[in-house]
Amino acid sequence: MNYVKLTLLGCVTLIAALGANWAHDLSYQVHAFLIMLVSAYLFLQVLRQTDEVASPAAPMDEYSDGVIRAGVIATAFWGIAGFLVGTFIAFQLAFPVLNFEWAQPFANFGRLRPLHTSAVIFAFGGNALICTSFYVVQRTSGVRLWGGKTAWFVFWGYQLFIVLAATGYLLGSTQSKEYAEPEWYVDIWLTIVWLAYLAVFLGTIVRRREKHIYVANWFYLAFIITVAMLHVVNNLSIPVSFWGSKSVQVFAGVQDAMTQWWYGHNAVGFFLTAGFLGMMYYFVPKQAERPVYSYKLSIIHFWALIFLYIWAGPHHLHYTALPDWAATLGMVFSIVLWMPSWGGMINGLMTLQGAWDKLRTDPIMRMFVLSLGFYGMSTFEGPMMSIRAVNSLSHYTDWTIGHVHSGALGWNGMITFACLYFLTPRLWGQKEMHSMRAISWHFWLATLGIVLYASSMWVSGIMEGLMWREVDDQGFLVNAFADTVSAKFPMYVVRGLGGVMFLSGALIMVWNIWMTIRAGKPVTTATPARYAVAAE
Ligand code: HEM
Ligand code: HEM
Ligand SMILES: [Cu+2]
Repeated sequence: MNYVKLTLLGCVTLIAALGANWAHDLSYQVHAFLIMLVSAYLFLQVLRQTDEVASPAAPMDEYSDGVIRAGVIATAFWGIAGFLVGTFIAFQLAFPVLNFEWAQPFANFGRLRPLHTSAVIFAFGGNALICTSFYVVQRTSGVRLWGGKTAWFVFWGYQLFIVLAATGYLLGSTQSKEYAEPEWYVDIWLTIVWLAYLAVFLGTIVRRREKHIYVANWFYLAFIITVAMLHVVNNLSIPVSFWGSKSVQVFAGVQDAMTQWWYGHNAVGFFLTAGFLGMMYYFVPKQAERPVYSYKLSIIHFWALIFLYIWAGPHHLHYTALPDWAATLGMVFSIVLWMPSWGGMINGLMTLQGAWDKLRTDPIMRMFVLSLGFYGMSTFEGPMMSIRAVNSLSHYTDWTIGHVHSGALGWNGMITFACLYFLTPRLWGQKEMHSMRAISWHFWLATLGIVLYASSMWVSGIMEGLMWREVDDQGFLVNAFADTVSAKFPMYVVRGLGGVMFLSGALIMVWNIWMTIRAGKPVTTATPARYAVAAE
């Protein structure tokens, strides 16, 4: 086995070295160099171990939590990075001088924006999903993760993907598809990592000791499988050269646009929604110490959500070259989607039945509830914005940005913070987080930050939408585009301040996590199998 690894790593190192030498563009060159270093390092590691006796395999009756601990730290780390860039680009929009002359072209808004979106969605959200799914699937299946070290491969492979994507944007390589900006070789690497992720998750479910597959796992599984499909289809492209990053899309024109928004919308539906609902179904009942409100509802809204989301993508392409019937189809499915979305919210909220008093005493519970509230709000707003007439006002404006962030900060951000607060003490053997008061501070700072963000963007979005369509009694447009830009200035400053508050809350969380980890130490937890053996 070691020889196979050595041959493989040796080849990769060699090809990467050639790539660094013959590269057609800067981004490819830097990446080839990076890959060369990583594979050369791994080559040496494997070489050093060839003589050693294989270290004893980890006991089968213990959960594999090391990789989850790493995931908790990675989530917090990338969260800060992503919020920081978000806050910075928010101020760039308010004060264009922040596009520093000396930092061109690397740190202009156009390159930092995809850095922000990928950092928050894929690095922060993705690490949160991977580590919570590994935690949940083990606990609800009563077995250790399948595949030995494969879970670590998924973790490190995913971090490498993030670094390649992020540095690629700064160096100017992009295939110009929103949320799918990385170029072909980065896409191929992510496909490999993602299939390994699927194997670990599915392998664990197959090996489970529980008869039932708990509903959280269905949501996680739907997320993993669908994202694999979306990623592969939307990234079908042909590299211009093996030694360069540029590639050409297989689809063209409106077909390409439709493929992109089929992907983009379902990235929201499956990455930012289905996966996060998986979190909700495990952690909310745990924190509330109550069973899920309705198992039947969870089944119905699961299948409805899966079936409906996949058709709603065309609502991103109203009033384009896309045929009207397709946009209408997307609009209708979006409106129907409101129901299963609220089914999920109701199931989460009603789980608190009989435990509502916890809202007073438990700041983590408060975070869960607030995140469900924002989930409900953005899934009401989304269907509304997908109505053609509403979209003719909202499209291209900051209203969309407000919608995005009430979902992203409110729903994804808040539920992730709550999960990190749930996991940290349990994984490092502490009774609770270092400071409960700090969690409360985080809660209020983040909430106020979101409120400032969302409300300023609603005002600015609707204002600019109305200004664009304002005509005088002769039928001439009243406002120049530049008028709307200057009118938005105060709202941009408010949004930036909202970002500062959200970021400050997250920094308090990092301090709190750090203190908790320092006071504790990594613990191993036995699976039910050990108790079963002991009982015999
Ligand atoms: C400190 C917190 C944050 C701030 C200040 C912030 C700020 C921004 C800004 C200024 C933009 C560009 C808007 C424009 O082009 O007009 C943006 C875009 C975006 N952000 Fe954030 N962001 C934050 C957190 C997040 C989080 C946590 C997520 C996701 C989990 C997120 C997801 C997005 C997405 C998807 C876009 C692109 C929206 C679109 O194209 O319609 N952001 N953000
Ligand atoms: C039933 C649920 C939802 C529906 C029907 C919906 C619908 C929409 C619509 C109509 C747009 C505007 C398209 C445009 O004018 O360009 C939009 C944009 C967006 N929504 Fe939602 N939304 C839903 C839920 C959510 C949630 C929960 C999130 C985040 C967690 C989210 C994230 C986004 C993002 C990131 C965009 C911006 C896409 C871009 O870059 O242009 N949506 N959504
Ligand atoms: Cu959509």
